[in-house]
This record gives sequence, C-alpha cells and structure tokens, in this order.
Amino acid sequence: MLTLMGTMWGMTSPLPSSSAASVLDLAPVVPVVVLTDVADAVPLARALVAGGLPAVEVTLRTPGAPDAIRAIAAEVPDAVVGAGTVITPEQVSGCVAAGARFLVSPGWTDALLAAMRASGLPFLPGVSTTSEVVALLERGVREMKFFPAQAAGGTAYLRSLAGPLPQARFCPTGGIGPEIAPEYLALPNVGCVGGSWMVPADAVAAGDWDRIERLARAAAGLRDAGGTCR
Ligand SMILES: O=C(O)C(=O)C[C@H](O)[C@H](O)COP(=O)(O)O
Repeated sequence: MLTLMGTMWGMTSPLPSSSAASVLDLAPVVPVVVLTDVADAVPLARALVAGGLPAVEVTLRTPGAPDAIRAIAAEVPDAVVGAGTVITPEQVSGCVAAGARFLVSPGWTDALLAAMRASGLPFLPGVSTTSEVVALLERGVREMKFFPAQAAGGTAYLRSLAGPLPQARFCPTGGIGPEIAPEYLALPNVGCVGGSWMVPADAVAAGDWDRIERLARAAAGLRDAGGTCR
C-alpha cells in the first residue's frame, strides 16, 4: 500500500534517487504543470504541497521550465519536482542539472530510454499501445505513463492490459479530471494518475494559490474515493 501520503511528505521527502524507485508511489495524483512565468514556480509548488500533492511534474513545454525546476528544488524542500515532456537525451541532462528528481516522457525511443536510465533518476516513459508496453517490458521497464489516457482508450484499455500484462504499472495522463480519476485509481495496474486539472491557467495567472491548494487537497483525497494506489 502507498504510505507516502501528503502529510508524511510534509515531514520528510525521502525521495528515491535510484531508477529502481517508483514514481508511481509518490502520490495518487501528479500535477502536470505548464509554467509561463518562472516566478510562479515556487508559490505554485508550495500550494500543491500544502494541498497534499508533493510530486510536481514541470513540463518542458515552456522555455523557463529548467529554471522553474531549479527554483522548486532549491526553495520547496517538501516538493518532489520532476520534469515532464522529456523527449531528447539532451533534455535529460538539463533536467538532472536543474535538480529534477524524476523524469516523464509522453513517448519513448531507445536513445531516450538509455539516457533516462543513465540519469539514475526514476523515470516514466510514455506508451499508448500494447506493443509499446511489451517493448518496454522486454527492456526491463515495468512502470510507464499511459498517454494520452482518455484518447487512447481510457480505463477500458488499461483494464484489458491487466490480464495479459499484469507486470506493467501505469500513470495514466491526458484528459483525466477529478470525476474519472477514481476509476483509474481503482484499477490494479494503476499506481497514480497525472493531470493538470488542479492547476487551472486562470488561477496561476491570478496568483490564486489558495484555489490551487484547495483543488490539490481535493485531488489528494481521490485515492480514498476508490483508488488502490500502491
Ligand atoms: O506534456 C507532456 O509531457 C504530456 O505528456 C502531456 C500532459 O501529460 C498532459 O497534457 C496533461 O494532461 P491534461 O490533464 O489533459 O492537461
């Protein structure tokens, strides 16, 4: 069972630093963050942590992302900041240098996989088909991002994979909101879900960190609404 609940992370953040550690066990929900203003990074991460979501995935979609990761790593010790949208080996080194503590990709290649492995950080390569799952299992990777989750078949698809491929565990992400998240969390092969719903762009733009903290707190409670996050 997952025991690393938000309150525990508030006391300590014993982040696994080896690739054997599980990103999926950090929290039931991983906020996916797109930051346009680096100055928002620290207050946003503080709000998410205060709401009980310690793992924060900062996507590399914006130029300031490495600086945002660096700022969170330096100033929000209870956050476990990771990098998302990692699609090249070069980005892996940049993320490591910035202080990222886990890596997430929407898809993968062997070159990217090698770089992620070599980083020593926990990582989640993205998959959306059965063959990609089998290819990752063949390479010794059992934990993956399922992306884009809703568009690629949703809970029905993941439930179907659990029969033939029970050794694969997923963090479904993409199109997931608070209504459907508990259905994903209840699946035996889902460790956590990713999503951006607790970080609405208008709340970030307005600096409404209280609203984000409230949304994070509601998201952190979704496991109790039917999840089996381990
Ligand atoms: O940027 C990446 O690396 C991605 O893989 C995409 C994100 O995970 C999704 O965009 C988040 O999904 P939403 O909750 O639908 O916003």
